[in-house]
Parts: sequence; structure tokens; C-alpha cells
Amino acid sequence: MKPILWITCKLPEEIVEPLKSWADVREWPTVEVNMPHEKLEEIIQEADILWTIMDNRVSRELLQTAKNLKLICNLAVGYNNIDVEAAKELGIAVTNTPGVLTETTADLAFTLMLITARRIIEAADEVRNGDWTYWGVNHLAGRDVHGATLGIIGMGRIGEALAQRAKGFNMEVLYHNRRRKPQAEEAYGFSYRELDALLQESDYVVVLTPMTPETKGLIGKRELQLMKNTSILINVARGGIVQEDALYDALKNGEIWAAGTDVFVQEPVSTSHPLLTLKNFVALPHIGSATLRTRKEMMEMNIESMHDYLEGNPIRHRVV
Ligand SMILES: NC(=O)C1=CN([C@@H]2O[C@H](COP(=O)(O)OP(=O)(O)OC[C@H]3O[C@@H](n4cnc5c(N)ncnc54)[C@H](O)[C@@H]3O)[C@@H](O)[C@H]2O)C=CC1
Ligand SMILES: O=C(O)C(=O)CO
Repeated sequence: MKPILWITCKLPEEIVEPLKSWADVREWPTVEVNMPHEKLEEIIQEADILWTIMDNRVSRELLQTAKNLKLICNLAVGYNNIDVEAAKELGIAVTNTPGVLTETTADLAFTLMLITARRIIEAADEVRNGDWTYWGVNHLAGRDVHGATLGIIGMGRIGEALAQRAKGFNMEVLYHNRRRKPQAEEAYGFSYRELDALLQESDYVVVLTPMTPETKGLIGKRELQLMKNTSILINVARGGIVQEDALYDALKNGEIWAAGTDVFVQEPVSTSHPLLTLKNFVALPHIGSATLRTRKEMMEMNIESMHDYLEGNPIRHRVV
């Protein structure tokens, strides 16, 4: 009997079709709406392999209801949506997609820095809305990225790729990380700072840590107050690492100059979210890794893990 592979979102036909040679593939049918949690509760009971996306909250309670589940492949490098400790205890392997999305996500992080600093969304909207009526000396004037100081919180794969990009813009790169990286300091001239010092010295602060109990709410009122009132905060990691209510106050009160984020606590974010009322806030819909090539490579990486499991080989890209 073929193992039951449940795919919790609609994936391209050319990816799914070959899986049918070895799996009893069952998939969520629509792209427009993701699988609701109630459906996940139902299908986890019959799945041998579960192919998840970040939207799926795979809690201990949910895992405990699984009868045959042996492998979860998460279509993301971040796996905070899955209780991996519980999975480990229950003998369920969990895999993710590290590395293949690093450069693409670093591109997006740098793009978000540029568009926030140069007020690109406001500017483009002005043209489209017919509000471009004059050339003024400070009209839509933003802040320079080149030559500024970049502070990266979470100097892992994506953090380092972002830092490389910053070198091309003659930026000074500071970083804060769980562990210091002497090799990167020596090779590229990146400087380590404690968190408070990094916040105080940086013109751009980019959050790139995973979401963990330690990083949840890491950037709140106190941290935002430490930042310069000319500085810009960028979050490409996970919503909730930056406290959204504190960010709203800091932007509204001019404690920081602007912010850009690709991630929210609740995704998709509600259009009535207070942050969306602010001109100095740029919002993107979690598109960090969204290029055609990278998404294909992420899917292929998950499939590699499935093949390893099937063939009884050590499972690559395994988190637990
Ligand atoms: N917006 C998007 O579409 C994407 C978001 N991401 C997010 O970016 C995160 C980072 O991805 P990678 O760079 O591949 O991961 P990584 O594991 O290579 O890097 C994370 C770094 O954060 C550091 N870190 C962890 N806890 C910390 C703490 N409390 N304080 C300071 N540093 C800490 C780690 O030591 C590590 O160096 C992912 O976990 C994911 O949540 C990743 C890809 C796309
Ligand atoms: O990989 C991740 O963690 C993402 O957020 C989307 O690629």
C-alpha cells in the first residue's frame, strides 16, 4: 500500500504528478484559500506524510491525534508553526528548506530597506493616483541607504547574505547574534554589538532571527526607544518578534522614522490593522522567498526528504 501523502496547499501539477508513483496523494484543492485548521485536524489522522506550509499550526495536541504520521515536510526554513519537541517525542521527523531561499530572501530584505527608505510605495501611489502635481525640494525625500550603518539581528544564513549586499552600498555592518562569528568579522569587517548598542548605533535595523520563545516580542517599546529617531526598522523574519502595538506607537510618535515588514502576527493581515494607516510603514504579504526558481527549489528540497524517508535513508534537511 502506498503511504498517504497529504499536501495542505495547492501545489503545481508538475510537482505533484510524479509523487503519485509512490504515494497516495491527497491535496487541498484551491490556491486562493488555504486549508482551514479544522480540515488539518481531520486529515492529520490519516496522513503518513504531511506536507505543510507556515500557515498550518501543528501543535502538540494536534500531533497527538495523528495515527500514522511519520514525516512532516515544512515548505519554509522557519518551522515555528510546528511543535518540533512534541514531534520528536512522538517519533515524527520534521524537515525544512534551509539555504535554497537565502539569497532570494536577502534580496527582498534589501529591497524592503530601499523602498522604505526612499518612500517608493508612497511615490508610486502618488503617480498612479494623479497626485503628482509639482516638483518640490523635499517632496518625497527619503533617507540614504548607501554609507549608512546597518544593524542585523540574527546573523545566520540570510543575515550574512544581506550583509554582503550592504558592502556594495558602502554600509558599515553591525550584528547581534546568539553566537559571535569571528570569521565573518575578520573576513568582511562586520562588527559584533550587544543588542542595545546595535539598536542605538544603527540607521537600519533588520530582524532576521527565527521565531522562538526567546525572540518572541524581542523588539518592544524599550528597544524601539533606543533606536535613533532617524532610523528604519525592517522585519523579514516573523511577525511577533517585533511587538506590533509598540511599533505603531514608535512610528506614530516619531521615535523611529519608518518601518518595513514582510511578516505579521496574523497573516494575512487585516486591512483594519492600525499599522496600515501609517504612511511611514511599508507592508508586504510575506514574499521573502517568493521567486519562481526558489519556490521550486524549496519544493524539491522537501521531496528529497520524502524520498530519503521512503528509501530508509538518513533524512536530509531534518530539524528533528
Ligand atoms: N519573510 C520570509 O519570507 C522569510 C522569512 N524567513 C525567516 O528568517 C529566519 C532566518 O532564516 P535563516 O537565516 O535561514 O536562519 P539561520 O538559522 O541561518 O539564522 C538565524 C540566526 O539567528 C540567530 N539567533 C537565534 N536566536 C537568537 C537570539 N535570541 N538573538 C540573536 N540571534 C539569534 C541564530 O544564531 C542564527 O545565526 C527564519 O527562521 C524565518 O523565520 C526565512 C525565509 C523567508
Ligand atoms: O521559509 C520561510 O521561513 C518563510 O517564511 C517563507 O519562505
